[in-house]
Amino acid sequence: MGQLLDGKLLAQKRAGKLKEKVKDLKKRGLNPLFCVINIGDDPSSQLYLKTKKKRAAEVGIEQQVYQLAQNETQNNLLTLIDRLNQDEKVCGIMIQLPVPDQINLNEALEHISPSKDVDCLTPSNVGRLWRGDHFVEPATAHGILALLDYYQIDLRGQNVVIIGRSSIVGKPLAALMLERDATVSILHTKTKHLDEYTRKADILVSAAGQAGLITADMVKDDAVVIDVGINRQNGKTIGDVDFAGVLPKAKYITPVPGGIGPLTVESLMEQVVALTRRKNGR
Ligand SMILES: Nc1nc(=O)c2c([nH]1)NC[C@@H]1CN(c3ccc(C(=O)N[C@@H](CCC(=O)O)C(=O)O)cc3)C=[N+]21
Repeated sequence: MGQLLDGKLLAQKRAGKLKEKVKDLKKRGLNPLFCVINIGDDPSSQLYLKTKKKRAAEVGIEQQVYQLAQNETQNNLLTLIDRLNQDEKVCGIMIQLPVPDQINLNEALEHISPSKDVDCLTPSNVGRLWRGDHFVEPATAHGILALLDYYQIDLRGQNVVIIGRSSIVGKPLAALMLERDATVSILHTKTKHLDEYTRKADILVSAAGQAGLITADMVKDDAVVIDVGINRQNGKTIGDVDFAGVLPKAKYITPVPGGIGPLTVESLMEQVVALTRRKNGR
């Protein structure tokens, strides 16, 4: 029977420590100010923004949301980014994803100052990540590694299979896990016979965003199963993994909700604090 990897609990513990760090920073007159740019009216984005604001406040971080219209121009977005880059008080900048079609996301991301890039999505920070010196770490990947470390799950030599090649989850997670000496495969929508890979996985990470994708027959006995999927079904949030089916087979498994989600938000706050310290040479 699988043991739960309790992301929510770890997020709370880490938040407690982070709160102390923020207190320390504030004593020295350093105030971590986190700016989120949200473009348009995606309903799940609104929800995430609320969650983030609450978590930020709990650890003493101020989060400002810059709400732009659904039909906002690229130019106005770039102007806003420039302004936040230049503002001494701003420690971290993040563009909430997804963005509307008229927005050129890569161009916008390239505009963010790497020293304020909370999500680790600017080209230089992505390059640093793959080179192994981390200015900042992408929140979800950072959270997953923190969870594996907490439960003393070693990555060295392990077969890791990641489903999903997004720039916010799959790719950066592969970089961080490679560095921990895992053997990493990235699977995606065009992969033939997913199960031929997943059945060999010591650690299986699903970030596909497809409910019910991972069934028990695809999972090796005693595998570690990390569910990064967030899918809405009948008003409930569920992951990519058929939890009830996979639980008896896995050694460890993350629930949804209460797994990687809360850790992602907490890690994001850790990145804001890291950028605030570095900005001030500490
Ligand atoms: N630039 C950018 N960076 C991101 O990291 C980013 C983003 N854009 N856009 C959207 C996704 C999604 N995401 C989540 C954060 C927290 C929960 C979370 O807290 N989930 C809770 C609650 C779930 C529920 O009950 O609905 C849980 O899993 O327990 C989920 C998903 C960050 N994202």
